[in-house]
Amino acid sequence: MSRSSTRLLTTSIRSLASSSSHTPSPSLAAAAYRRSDIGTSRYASSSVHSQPEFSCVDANERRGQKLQRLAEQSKPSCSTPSSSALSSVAFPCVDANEAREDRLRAQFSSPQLASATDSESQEVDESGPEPSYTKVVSGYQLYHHPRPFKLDYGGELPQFDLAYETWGQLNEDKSNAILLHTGLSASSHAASTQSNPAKGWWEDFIGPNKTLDTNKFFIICTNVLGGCYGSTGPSSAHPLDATGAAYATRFPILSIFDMVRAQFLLLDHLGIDRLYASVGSSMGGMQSIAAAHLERSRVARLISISGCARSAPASIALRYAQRSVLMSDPNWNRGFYYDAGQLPPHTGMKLARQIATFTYRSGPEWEQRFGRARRVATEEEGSMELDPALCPDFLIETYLDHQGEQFCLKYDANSLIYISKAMDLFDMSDHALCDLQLRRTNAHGADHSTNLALDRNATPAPRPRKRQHISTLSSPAAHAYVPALARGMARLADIPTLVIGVQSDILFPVEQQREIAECLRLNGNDSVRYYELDAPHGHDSFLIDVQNVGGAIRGFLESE
Ligand SMILES: CC(=O)SCCNC(=O)CCNC(=O)[C@H](O)C(C)(C)COP(=O)(O)OP(=O)(O)OC[C@H]1O[C@@H](n2cnc3c(N)ncnc32)[C@H](O)[C@@H]1OP(=O)(O)O
Repeated sequence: MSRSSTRLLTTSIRSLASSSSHTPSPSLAAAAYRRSDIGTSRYASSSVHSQPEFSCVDANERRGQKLQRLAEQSKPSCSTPSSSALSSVAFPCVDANEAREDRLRAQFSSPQLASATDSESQEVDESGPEPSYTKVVSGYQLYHHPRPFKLDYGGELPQFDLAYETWGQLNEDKSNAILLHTGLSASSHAASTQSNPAKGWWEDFIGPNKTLDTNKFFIICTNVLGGCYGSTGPSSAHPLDATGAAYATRFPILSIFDMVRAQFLLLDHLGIDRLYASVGSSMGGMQSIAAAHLERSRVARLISISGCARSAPASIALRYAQRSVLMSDPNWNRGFYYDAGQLPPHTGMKLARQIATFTYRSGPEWEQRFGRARRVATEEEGSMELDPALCPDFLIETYLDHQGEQFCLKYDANSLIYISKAMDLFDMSDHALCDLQLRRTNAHGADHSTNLALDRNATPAPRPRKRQHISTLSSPAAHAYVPALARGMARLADIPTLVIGVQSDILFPVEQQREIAECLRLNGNDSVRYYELDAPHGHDSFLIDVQNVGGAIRGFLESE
């Protein structure tokens, strides 16, 4: 059966399901799914395996069918004359994408590959370039949590693994531990280790006499829950599925707080009661704040770099655009692309990464770096100046193309979807925390309610401020959110905090950094340091600017 006809069947079964009752039963949805592109699917039918609904995808499919019918009706009656004037220009970028699809199809047609364990796929990876997210997975330690883990939005993981790496030595009284939180797509591999000598994503910041000085501190970095570099995520085998199939989009919705709770279970396992510091950038900044909120007595210092206390609509929009292009790649297949013979949504991932890269860097940097320069001819193309092309042509285009190409098979698409959604949902406002607490209690009962919302008795009353507070916020809209955010962040009133923002960051703008500092100060926190960098690298400054970002962190860690 062709892909389009199976889609039609899927859609009609789904519409049958929705016409018979308001909410389609999970079993009908599952039946519909089994008839879709998966073919040899290993996904059994049971309520544990119910398929999520994707009304946005359904709508897109209906539009496709309508356009197909219109195209059929408007076909020209005579054939198109052949002439060189009518021939199309070359599209090497489209050819390259098709070649990748073919290469992957050949590689993924082997059932052994799809069912390979980590170590097996490691070997397979050596022989071919993709997918590399299995390849990066090495040299970490694993914390296994064998019991059910309840999640804020009502879901549950029957058990989970957390991949982590450490640097430096834990001192005798276990008081020198720093928990380093990652950005969206990073692994636990923040710096090279003996077991994995490859450079890590914060290589220049971790080591003897570096920002996180391993002569003094014991640094722990995890791959977040929901990730794909060793921790349990959508690409992990669903423990309740006897077929061994991956969770895919049967994975429950996560919150930033869920990720942090999992990290505290790891700290319990390591016997670390109190952190010297919780440090994070980007999504890691959110986690850093969440950690101090959930476990105030266990976090001695807090560092948030280019993070936020609540995701702004503009950031949600930028991540939504990425998820949308990703979910419209037919290979994504509603998240079920892990079976033998199926391809990951590499095209959607590439486009999503191009959008992401736009949000990670800055216009002023690109002006300096690329200007309006266009690519030069390769040797095969000859030495003449190239004509304008529709494929990547300007250097900024070839750069985005390269970034997308590098990333599209390095990271699991479903992890991107789930983790970016967790970022969107993050909100430290008191009413948002109350809502989340209520959801948790409704789903799991009072026994599993955690201290998300403020207990006024257990939260310190704001102290009178020593110095007069002068607001640094420039947008009136931001002021409107500050009271609720400040109330939500009341537990952080006693924690020495460093906030770093970058003026060229469009993803987590400085206004959001000022907001964090402002809320803490409004709560009477007199140990807030705020640095705003005038650096050109935008959001990625935390990965690049060792001198300024690293210098501020080091100064704070060693003086507070
Ligand atoms: C919300 C969150 O997830 S937070 C985290 C978000 N950020 C990321 O994930 C970004 C990840 N990026 C990295 O790790 C980068 O390597 C950084 C930021 C550490 C370093 O950046 P830079 O040193 O400026 O290098 P950058 O990645 O921009 O460019 C270098 C690469 O682009 C290539 N390149 C540069 N210019 C061009 C161009 N015009 N055309 C094509 N390729 C180009 C280089 O050849 C190089 O390729 P390589 O990586 O295959 O060797």
